[in-house]
Formats: sequence, C-alpha cells, structure tokens
Amino acid sequence: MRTSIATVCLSGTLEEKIHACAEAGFDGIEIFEQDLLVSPRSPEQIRMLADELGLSLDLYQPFRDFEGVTEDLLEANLYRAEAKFKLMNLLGIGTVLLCTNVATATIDDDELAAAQLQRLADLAARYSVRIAYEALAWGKYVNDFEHAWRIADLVDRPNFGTCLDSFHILSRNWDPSGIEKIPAEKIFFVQLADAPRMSMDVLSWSRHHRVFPGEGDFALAQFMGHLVRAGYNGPVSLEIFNDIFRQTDEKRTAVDAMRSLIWLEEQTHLHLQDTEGPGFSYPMELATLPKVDDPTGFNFTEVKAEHTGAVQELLYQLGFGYAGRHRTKPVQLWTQGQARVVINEQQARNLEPSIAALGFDVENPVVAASRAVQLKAQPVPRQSQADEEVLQAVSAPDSTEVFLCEASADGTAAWTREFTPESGAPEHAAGDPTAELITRVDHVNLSQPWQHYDEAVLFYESTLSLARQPSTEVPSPLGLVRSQVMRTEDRGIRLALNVAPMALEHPTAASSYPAHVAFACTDLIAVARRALARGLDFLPVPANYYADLQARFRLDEQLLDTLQRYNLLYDRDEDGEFLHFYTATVGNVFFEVVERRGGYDGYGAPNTPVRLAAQYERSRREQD
Ligand SMILES: O=C(O)c1ccc(O)c(O)c1
Ligand SMILES: [Mg+2]
Repeated sequence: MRTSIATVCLSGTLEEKIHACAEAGFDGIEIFEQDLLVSPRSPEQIRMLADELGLSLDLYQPFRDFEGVTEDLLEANLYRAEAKFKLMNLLGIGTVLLCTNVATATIDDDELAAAQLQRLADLAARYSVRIAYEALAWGKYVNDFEHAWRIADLVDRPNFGTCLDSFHILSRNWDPSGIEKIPAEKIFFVQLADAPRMSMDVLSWSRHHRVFPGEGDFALAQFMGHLVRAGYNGPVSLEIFNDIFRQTDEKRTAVDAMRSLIWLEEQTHLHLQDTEGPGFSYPMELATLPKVDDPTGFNFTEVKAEHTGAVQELLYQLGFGYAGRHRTKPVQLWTQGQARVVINEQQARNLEPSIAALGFDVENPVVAASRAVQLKAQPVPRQSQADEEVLQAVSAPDSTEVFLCEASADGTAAWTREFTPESGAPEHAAGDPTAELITRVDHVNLSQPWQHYDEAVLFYESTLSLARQPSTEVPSPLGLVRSQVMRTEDRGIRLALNVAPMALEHPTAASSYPAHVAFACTDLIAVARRALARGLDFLPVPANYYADLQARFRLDEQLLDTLQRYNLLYDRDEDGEFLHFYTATVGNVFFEVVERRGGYDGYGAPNTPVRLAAQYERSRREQD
C-alpha cells in the first residue's frame, strides 16, 4: 500500500513537516496550499527537498468553490485555476484536489456543473494535471460521494476523477459499499481520517476532531475493504485536521500517523480474509504484521522511587510479602497471589514513587516485541547478565515501559528466581503468606498527558490488541477528566487511561492525577480490616457519599456501617456488586483494592468523582 499524508496534519513549517514525514517512512505527501503560501521556500526548492528525501508529491490541495456558479464567476475561477496548474507544474505535482462548492454555488444543476468542470478539465489537460473531485460533507449542492461520482462520470474526461475521503462519507453515514461501483481508474485519490462519534455540526467536527485511523470510531478496515474490492491501488493518504496534532511535536505525530497506517493495512488484510477467504486476490498489496494472541494478564508492575519506604509500607499493609532483592540490582520484589510489584531504586535520584513499567503476559515475547517494533514502538535498551532472563520491552507514549513477558500456565514468572529473600530484608518484610486475599492485578490506571492521549490509545490497541471501551468524563475539582478503558476480550488485561484537564494552572495540579494499580481480592472487608490493623492510611470518604449510597441502594445498616468504617466504596448493577478502597497517595502512585461480586464488569465509575475530590482535598492540605 502506498502511504501518504497531508501536510495539514502536522505542526511546524512546510520544511519541518516534510522532514518529519520522510523520517516516519511515508512514501509521499499532499501539499496543503496554506503551508506553501506561507513558506519562504520556492516551489522548486520544495520539489527538490521532497525529491532528496525520497518523498513523492502526490497531491496539491484544496482547490475550492469552482462549479455551479454564474458565468462571470466561472471566468474568475478558471483564471485562478490556471495559476494553480502552473504552480503545480513547478512543484511537479500531477493531481489537484477539488472540493465540491460549499459557498459560491448558486445553480443546483448537475448538467451545468459537469459542463463547467469539463472546461476546468480541458484547461488542466494543457498542464497535464488531473483533477480529483471530492464531496465535502457540507457541500452546498453536492455532499455525497456517489453524487460527486455521478458528476465526474458526466464530465467524462480522462483527467477528471474523484477523491474519496472517509470522513465525509462515514460522518454522514453514507453507505461506503457504493465505492465498489466506481471504476478503479476513476478513483484518483483516497484520504483517510478517523473521528470519534460526536453530535455537532459536521464542519466543526471535521476541522477539529479528526484523528488517525484506530483512534476514533469509524470502521476504516471495512472502508478500505470496499476500496480494495473496487480495485483501487493508488496512495492511501491521511488527512487529519486536529487541534492537538497542529500544536505538538511534528516528528512524533508523523510516527503516530505512520503507525496508524501500518496497523490499518493489517486490519484491512484480516478483514478481507474474513469476508473473501484466503484465496482472494486484488491489486493493492497489503503488508501484514506478526500475529500475536491477546495478552493474558499483568506479569508485574514496577514502581520507581528514590526512597522506597512509603511504598514498602503500603504493600505490607495490603498483605504483600517481601520476596527479596535482585541478585545484582537495587530492585525489590513484593508478591501476593499472582500480583507482583517490583520496587526499583535504579536511576531514581530525586524521583517520587511512580509507575515506571508494566509487564504483560504474552504467548511469545520475541514475536510480540517484533510486532511492536514494526509498529514503530521504541525498544527499551536493557542490560542483562548472561544468566538472567532476557526481557523484551518497548516504550509507551507516556514513557511507561511495556514489558512483554512469557506467560506461564500456573501464573508464575521465571525472572522471580533472580530475587533472593536473604539479603537484607526491609522493615515489614514478613508479609502474610497464610492469608493471600489479594490474587492478582485487576487493572492499572495511567494518567496520560493530554497531548499524547490519542497516540496512547492507538499504541495499546495496535501493539497489544487492547480494545477501546466507550470513554467517559469524570468531574474533578480541577476540571473534567476523560477516562478511557482498554481491555482484552477475557478481561485478563484492563488498562484505564485518564487524561487530565488541559489547562492545569492550579499549584496542586501536577500531583492531582497520580497513577494507580488496583489489586483484585476475594474478600475486601478482610483486606481492609488487616490493612487498618497494620496502620494503612485509607483515602477518606465523606459521609455524604454514604448517605447517597443508602438512598440509591437501600443497603442494610450493617453493611453500610462496615463500608463507612473502613472508607470502602460500593457500586452495583444488574450483573453484580463492586467493593473497593483506595490508599493514600505516595509520590505519584496509590493503590486500590477491589472485590468483584457476581458478573460486575465495571470500575465503580460513579465513585471516581468521590476519589478525585478526596485526593484533591488531601493534596491541598499537604500543600498548606
Ligand atoms: O475542511 C476543508 O475545507 C477540507 C479541505 C480539503 C479536504 O480534503 C477536506 O476533506 C476538507
Ligand atoms: Mg479530504
């Protein structure tokens, strides 16, 4: 598949954008007119730069508001067009994108539009330019790709075809299977964009909220399937108008973009295999990736800290046992059931405790790592001694290290043999191996910087096959927190990504959205009782909360008393019940313990605002 990207997707100058696209590995680019107009570089210099970097210039765009106009306007439009065709000759670009008229059209007549477009096509032919006519979703008379194609068919010129843009088609819920009725040689260009489903006017939606494939809600593998079945084999180009991508590092965005196309190529291949069978052949070559099964669980979580005492104490209070220190590194292992927490003091100078790494159980770590690297994940350089387990790791967009660990049938991990309990046990090392009430990690919740959120979603979706659940918004004293759960089908992995509000000016902001690990247990009240006896600092829950709980759920007095005494939170739905509590925060991390009863599948979402407000109250008090 030939990959391309519109310069409008990225921040920076045209030159910076071109470099970023080349570095990320694109085959070509679309030059967005505005980027050229403001560039101090001549068209010839741009052409040379792209050429040196091995990028083809696939499209010049957009040319706007041409057809359906009065004769005097048409004259002016032809004059404007001719200047652009000359410019395209200097740039060495063969195809121009023409949007359907959104503003100046006054005559709603396909025959007339086609006749005017014939004049444009004949003028373009003198400059060897092809015209790709694209229906914008808010076009005045033409806003549907099949309508634009009918007009292109009437124009009936070899240098006049259509451009299909997934946003304009899927945002309006036009049936994309109509693509298969368009002759492949008349599809001059394809633009892809994903977007979250939103109820707002389509122009604002398109200009501000497009995202890369895999980051939104559109069924793009199916969309690509129609193009492939139509016989299309031209460039597949990303055209993403997005407020965040326009202001963040263009090199990083270009890599995110490339990842989305690599992943989509694979998804399209899999979709076509599903619908057409393995023997189906088509002109477009679709690259595939190493296939991996879903990860089955968390192998470990790693907390990095200069001072480890506070984290050790929390783990002890939760019933974890100290399993020892690494043979060669300043790293501790704490375990309970199949929950393993590594506390790492390496390169942790001045570092408050924070989650630095997550280990995922996978069938084959080498294959899983190779898939991640093909998806442009950065490998984490690691030094291991000859007799140590070799662990594969890549960096997630928020710099959390993602370890791909070999899953074992009994839930143990081979690398734990490198830890020896004898050498200098810390205080509280006794643990409580007779009462392993905590069984495993239920979920991990990571705070994402707002500018890397979409990238993180695509990263976890493409490299680890985590599926996105509907996202929610949770009020906190500092603003709305967006919460996005990603999980595997069997719930072996549940990962919640939280995006803190963008404008964090409050002094406590930085510490207001710590990450956390939630442990699953078999008896929450017993865990809480033990923890209280060991002096755990629970996150306090206000009395108002319990009054509301009683009003909503009519809990029996005794349960309500117990919940309130231990600062436990509660939720219930048709499938079951959920009990949980939070520890105080140390540095940038805290822990949660949860008990799922029956088939409860959520995360106690109604309780999250209570937690965020309680954490805010605490951090404010600590500041004072
Ligand atoms: O929003 C626009 O104007 C616009 C311009 C060019 C395109 O290809 C497009 O999809 C939208
Ligand atoms: Mg477009």
